[in-house]
Amino acid sequence: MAPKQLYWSASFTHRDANLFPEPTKFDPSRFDEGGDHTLIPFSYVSFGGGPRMCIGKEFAKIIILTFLHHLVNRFRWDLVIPDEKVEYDPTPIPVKGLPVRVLPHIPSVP
Ligand code: HEM
Repeated sequence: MAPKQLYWSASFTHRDANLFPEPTKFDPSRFDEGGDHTLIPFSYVSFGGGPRMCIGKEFAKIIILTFLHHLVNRFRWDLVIPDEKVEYDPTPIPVKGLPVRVLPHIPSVP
């Protein structure tokens, strides 16, 4: 008899409406600490969990936060293909590589 295999995917857990109501809605408040939303342990697992959890988690979050801060404040950016298809293998991969058009903000006149 062939051995049974169990396959688990973080991205499917993250889109489980039992864990995250309206999972595709952009709602950063769902991660607020002390609010109405209490995250169930091991439900948000982008960096894994337990003793082998990603050692670069906090470093990666600071780098991403800094990058997004500059991208949002200094540039205007548009998706080149707004309705680009995303495939899951098992992580989400935009089929065309998610090209964006980045333009500097026009400086405001004092
Ligand atoms: C967005 C960025 C990142 C994501 C999503 C990510 C995600 C992950 C995940 C899912 C694991 C496996 C955890 C587990 O098995 O439970 C892992 C392990 C690991 N990550 Fe990251 N990671 C990121 C950035 C980084 C950075 C910047 C570093 C180093 C500077 C790093 C170093 C490591 C190492 C060394 C492990 C192996 C830990 C071990 O096996 O004990 N990662 N990461």
